[in-house]
Amino acid sequence: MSDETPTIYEWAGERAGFERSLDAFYDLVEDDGLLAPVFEGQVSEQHRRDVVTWWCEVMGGPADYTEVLGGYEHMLSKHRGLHITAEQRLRFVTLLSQAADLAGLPDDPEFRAAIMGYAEWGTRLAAYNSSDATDIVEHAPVPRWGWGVAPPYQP
Ligand code: HEM
Repeated sequence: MSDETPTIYEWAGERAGFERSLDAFYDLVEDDGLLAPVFEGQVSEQHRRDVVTWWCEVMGGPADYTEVLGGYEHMLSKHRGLHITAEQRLRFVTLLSQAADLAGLPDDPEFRAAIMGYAEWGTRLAAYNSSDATDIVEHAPVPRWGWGVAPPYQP
């Protein structure tokens, strides 16, 4: 991959892109019978903002979640004990994909594969971390995701 390859964060339209998409996502969550109860019916502005900050860092943007919001350990503490079911996890991923469309994020296959690959990975970890497993990883850096095998097609 050349040095000119943009980060996923840049390709998404930076913070504004993730804000639009995650706002659309949490609006869908609030109307979803399976997921709304996990968030006690409402997703606060602060939660939306903080999760945007997480996604921006993961996708190659500023490391503000690590530096200001408590990093991996804080995220982990929020999922602990939620007992996320397989059905809830799948719905969460589906709504993330739907929200990316609603928000008009770039729809090239490479970008969508990158963010949905992370969604699949992240939700599986979140579900595991929400269980009663005794080998949950307590400390880790906030992940940094990449394009994998398919960086943007730039002829
Ligand atoms: C890619 C997958 C996921 C990511 C990146 C993610 C990210 C986060 C982050 C960063 C926080 C903490 C926000 C803060 O700083 O306060 C959080 C909290 C939370 N997450 Fe997730 N999460 C994921 C999957 C899930 C799933 C699958 C569920 C449930 C179905 C879930 C439910 C929650 C809830 C209920 C909270 C606490 C909300 C609150 O404090 O108001 N998350 N998530």
